[in-house]
Amino acid sequence: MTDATVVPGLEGVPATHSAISHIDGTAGLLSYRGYPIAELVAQSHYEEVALLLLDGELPKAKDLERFDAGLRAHRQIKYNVREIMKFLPVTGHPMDMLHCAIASLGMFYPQQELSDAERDNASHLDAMAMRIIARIPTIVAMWDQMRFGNDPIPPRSDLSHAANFLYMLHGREPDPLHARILDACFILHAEHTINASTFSVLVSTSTLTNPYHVIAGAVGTLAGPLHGGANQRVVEMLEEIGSVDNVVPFLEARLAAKEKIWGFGHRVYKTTDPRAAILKEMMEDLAQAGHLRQSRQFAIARALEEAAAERLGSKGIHANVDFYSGVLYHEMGIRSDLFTPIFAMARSVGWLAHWREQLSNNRIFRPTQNYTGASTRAYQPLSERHA
Ligand SMILES: CC(=O)SCCNC(=O)CCNC(=O)[C@H](O)C(C)(C)COP(=O)(O)OP(=O)(O)OC[C@H]1O[C@@H](n2cnc3c(N)ncnc32)[C@H](O)[C@@H]1OP(=O)(O)O
Ligand SMILES: O=C([O-])CC(=O)C(=O)O
Repeated sequence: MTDATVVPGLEGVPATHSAISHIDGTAGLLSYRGYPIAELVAQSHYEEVALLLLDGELPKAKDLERFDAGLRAHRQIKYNVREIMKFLPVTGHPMDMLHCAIASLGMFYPQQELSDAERDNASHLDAMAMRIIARIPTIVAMWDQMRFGNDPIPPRSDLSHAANFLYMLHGREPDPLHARILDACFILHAEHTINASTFSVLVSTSTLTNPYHVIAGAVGTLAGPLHGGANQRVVEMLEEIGSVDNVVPFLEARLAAKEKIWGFGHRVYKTTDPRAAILKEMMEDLAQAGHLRQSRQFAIARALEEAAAERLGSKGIHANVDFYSGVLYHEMGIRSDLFTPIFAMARSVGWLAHWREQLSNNRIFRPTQNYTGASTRAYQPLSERHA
């Protein structure tokens, strides 16, 4: 039998039909449910975008109000989850903690198998999704307090999703500008077609496992440095570069050693990722308004993007979403190992939209392989295996 062609990394292979988001990788365009990302960042807010992604349409006022009230009401997490988190090593990466804590939610908020009727019930699925989206920021902020020996700061229900996260993280009323910027970042990270972590969502959902397993698996996938984990490495790389003067020597040395530049390159975009362009513009605006503390890091990032354009642009390698997000979070005084958990917080919406879409037309994922191992052979007892 002739082998079927294997496409490494499934590049260009459609894995599903989806109506959630669309990328034009040549023109550098991204839209959610038909709405260009820039318009959503300029005119909407994360809670509304979440419902748009989950349900397919911009919500009516009463539906948005109900969803937002639900998010606010479900921010608290059970004491038992906190007890489990106490046993985790404080030196562990917050993405490992998040993976573990989300998986544990399935034990404390048991979600038995969904009946056929529940799988078809949009408001039931929205309510399940809303509870997960509401709790992830609490887990991340709680951990950031606990690992430094502090008591977690309980969530507030009078603040938006973004503002409440900053409040739980820093323990003070959030700067409205920071809350607005974080909200924009949440929108920009909310969804991105069939990326690696979302593909993991499709696969795990297709077995009809519970949504906590689905989201924990996606968190684990996002953590990798080739995916969401790149945003932390970008800032570490900028620190290693240290000055604008060192940008070109660093870049040349790195490329000569065949090492990747974090925050560059993309499977789908062959031009600048539109999200990176929006993040950069936000940084420029902040700099002009005198709001940047660490403009040095931003200056290095800009210089690196320029130098990389000369060396890598002709290969279709440009800045991706992870390139400027970390610089922005750093400006808000957020620790670098929380950058990827923040990505996960925002992306939980996209993951859950795909969870719903997969459930609505499910068939278990079960691809095939081209076998390259030994032909069938007889077992050899240990006593007969000589060196
Ligand atoms: C949210 C996100 O997930 S966005 C992506 C975040 N990840 C990163 O920033 C990590 C750095 N980037 C990368 O590793 C890749 O560009 C990926 C993983 C994003 C895409 O991977 P792929 O589509 O499989 O591209 P692949 O890794 O095969 O690269 C193709 C070519 O471009 C080069 N290339 C790709 N990205 C980079 C980079 N960041 N720096 C230098 N060279 C690069 C590769 O070395 C390869 O060159 P070659 O053809 O001469 O061997
Ligand atoms: O689409 C991808 O492969 C990765 C990405 O940018 C994302 O998940 O936001």
